[in-house]
Amino acid sequence: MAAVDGTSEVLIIEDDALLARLYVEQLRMAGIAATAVGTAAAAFERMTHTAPALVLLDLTLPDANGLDILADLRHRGRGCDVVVVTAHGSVNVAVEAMRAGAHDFLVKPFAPERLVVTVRNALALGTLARLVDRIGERASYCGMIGRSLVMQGVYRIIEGASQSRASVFITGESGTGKELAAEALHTRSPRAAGPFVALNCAAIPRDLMESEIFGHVRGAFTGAHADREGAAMRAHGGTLFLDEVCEMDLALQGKLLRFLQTGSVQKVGSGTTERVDIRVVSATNRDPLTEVDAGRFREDLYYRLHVVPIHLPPLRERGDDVLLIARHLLGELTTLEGKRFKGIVPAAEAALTAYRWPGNIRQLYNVLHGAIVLNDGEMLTLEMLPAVVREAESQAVAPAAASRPIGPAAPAAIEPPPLLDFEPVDDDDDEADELLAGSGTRIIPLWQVERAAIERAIRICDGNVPRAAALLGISASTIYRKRQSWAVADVDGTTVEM
Ligand SMILES: Nc1ncnc2c1ncn2[C@@H]1O[C@H](COP(=O)(O)OP(=O)(O)OP(=O)(O)O)[C@@H](O)[C@H]1O
Repeated sequence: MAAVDGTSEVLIIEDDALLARLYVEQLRMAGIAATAVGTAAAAFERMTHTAPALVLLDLTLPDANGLDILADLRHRGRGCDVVVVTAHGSVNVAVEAMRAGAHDFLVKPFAPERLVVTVRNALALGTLARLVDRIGERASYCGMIGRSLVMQGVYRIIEGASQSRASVFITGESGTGKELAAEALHTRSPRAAGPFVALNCAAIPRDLMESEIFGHVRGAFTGAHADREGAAMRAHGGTLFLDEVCEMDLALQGKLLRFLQTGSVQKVGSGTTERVDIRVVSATNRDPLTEVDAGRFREDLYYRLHVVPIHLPPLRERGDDVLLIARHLLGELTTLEGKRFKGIVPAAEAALTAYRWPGNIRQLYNVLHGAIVLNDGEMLTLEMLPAVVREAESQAVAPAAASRPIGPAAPAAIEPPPLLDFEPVDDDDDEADELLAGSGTRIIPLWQVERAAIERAIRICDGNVPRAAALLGISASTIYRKRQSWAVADVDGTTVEM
């Protein structure tokens, strides 16, 4: 047999010539290459030369039964996905086709948008599945735990991008592992022996930022007692990771852009430039294009940094990865704390799976850390988890009972102090407590409640912002950023953007 070339084409097998033409047109208008044949024989003939990326298969053809063709496609292992098309009223056949390996089905008549969305989804999933096939399924990669399909895609992109010098832009909610991904890009790259320098653009005061990145010469500003190298210089031969890059001051964004264009660093207060060889990886937990649209992030810089995009999905979209990560962290934290935990009981696993983890893996780490510190035993039980996580389990298992008090079955004696709830520690807390509890019918703006919660956590942690952030399940940089906007609001009396 002649070699079969793979294409990105959709092959439509439809005996109604008018419909076939219509599908081809609708897909082409959406930018998807498609071609149509009217019989199974013609389809197989075509497939001896070219393997389509996807087959759109009408289940009622003149020369063969659609289900037989499906079996034949799978039997011959042509590696393409199949979306079946059935007549109205024969959904059971579609279900049978899905069982036989079809990827999806469409019931006639369907709107053009439905056709395009179904085909696009099937193509995207097929691409991911092929990537997974190529790299083999991994349960972890460079310290990132996760076996889900979405994470296999992330590993694949990191693996590919690590070999190049192209700028990588990582997006994802706080705590999804953006820094870990940046480190993976570095350790898998030919620059691995060089330095990895991380700079959190939100955690450094704006007026010090330029010197942090580019360095300064002695006397450049008050307090500049000696020459100092900036992060760009320290990352020479390695990788510079700019975390929370969207927080960077607009004026400094211009300087960063010039640096990226020229590869030359100019220290604050210096008249000379020095060349450096670095690879830049940036990250943000904001939507960068919204920041561009709002005029807070330079479009030219965005395109300069956004050569290879990587999106880290939130933990709640990674399926069973939450348990893989939880079991891994349980082992790590058990050793760290000198405890005896060996596993997690099914009810606790159900809660960990059902909870939405707004603070993602960082929050999961903190929840488990708290549970391990505060409890003893060999198994982590539901009662050891904070109320907010237990509640998710009860809602998932028995939605009708969701409003009943949480955890009544847990004997009071073994109820641990919930990790996320603290007792007030001093009188300064009165105001915060009142705000957090609400008083009477007064409705308190959400930002004030949030501010009270954050300030209270910082007080309880004796001013230790990173610790307060960890316990709140957010990043320290988020706290610094919010504090900055409160300070502005305090001065000019405005309200705060959430
Ligand atoms: N897939 C993973 N497996 C195991 N641990 C992970 C994974 N992803 C992240 N972590 C851990 O979760 C914590 C948060 O990760 P990281 O700091 O990389 O997140 P981030 O997205 O950069 O957060 P932020 O936006 O707040 O800066 C770290 O302790 C990291 O080691």
